[in-house]
Amino acid sequence: MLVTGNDILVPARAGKYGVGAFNTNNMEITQAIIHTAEKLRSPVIVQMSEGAIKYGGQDLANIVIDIATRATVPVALHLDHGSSYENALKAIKMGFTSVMIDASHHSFEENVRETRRVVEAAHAMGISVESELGRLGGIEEHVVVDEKDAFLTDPGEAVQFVEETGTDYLAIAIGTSHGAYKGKGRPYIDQARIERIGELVSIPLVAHGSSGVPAEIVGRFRDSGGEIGDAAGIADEDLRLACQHGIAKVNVDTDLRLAMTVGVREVLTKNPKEFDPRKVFGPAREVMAGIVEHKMGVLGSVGKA
Ligand SMILES: O=C(COP(=O)(O)O)N(O)CCCOP(=O)(O)O
Ligand SMILES: [Zn+2]
Repeated sequence: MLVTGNDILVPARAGKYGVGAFNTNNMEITQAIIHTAEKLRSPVIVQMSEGAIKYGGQDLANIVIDIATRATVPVALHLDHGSSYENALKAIKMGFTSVMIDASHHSFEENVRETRRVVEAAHAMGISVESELGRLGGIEEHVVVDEKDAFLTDPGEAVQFVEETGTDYLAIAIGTSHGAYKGKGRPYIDQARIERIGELVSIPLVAHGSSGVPAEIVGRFRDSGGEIGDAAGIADEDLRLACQHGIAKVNVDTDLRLAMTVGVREVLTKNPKEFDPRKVFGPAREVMAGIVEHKMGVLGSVGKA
């Protein structure tokens, strides 16, 4: 059933488990996410960035809304990295049940002002809101932050920000970053900072940049002709621990991108004569479903629906 982000994340924070917030850009990704959630009896958040909305528009949103509405587990449709009040309201008009206003690149005061505007408007329509304090590194289309500007979330500021904005959940900068290159070896995640913020702030916390970039998928990506550098993601154990300390929404996009591309590449390299899209995107959907299943197991949301 289609629900708000709060309907999913408030119980997750209280139950000390995480819920995957998986980005979608087409039907197969959406099916892999929601059908796996139903199989595992897990709540789930399907999210579309502004880039995804530009790519798939209301057509894609309607596919998500239709599958989510018919789903037998709670599903929220979330606007990821909304860049303005106007875009947040547009997403709500499109049928989104949760929106992010990402004003983290502005001053603290401006971020509070912009976030509070969205909270007031969204709450008047029964929609829940994510905001961000602190800045991630990493590069994703439309979400590019120069490493040197990346800064981590101050626990005291987080308390003040939540009080002054009324945000429902808060994305915090904890050392993770978007994309496949999160650092050398075992990428850094500031567990002490998460724990401190979790002690002071009772609303659900959000971890962006949480893909694990699993070595198995990276190996298959290379073996099927893909080119990727020294890729590394967040360790499963680090995510488990983060969810014990207040992280309730866990953003995953890169892992699904890699999984889909591996599925497509493997079919096309093994069967050069293949041109039936169902035989190309069907296996890709299966590889993505495996990623979703693994993540839900790591976060502890299996059986929570
Ligand atoms: O936190 C994440 C993804 O983290 P990940 O890269 O570790 O999967 N996100 O919010 C996904 C951002 C995707 O933006 P775009 O569609 O513009 O490229
Ligand atoms: Zn993000």
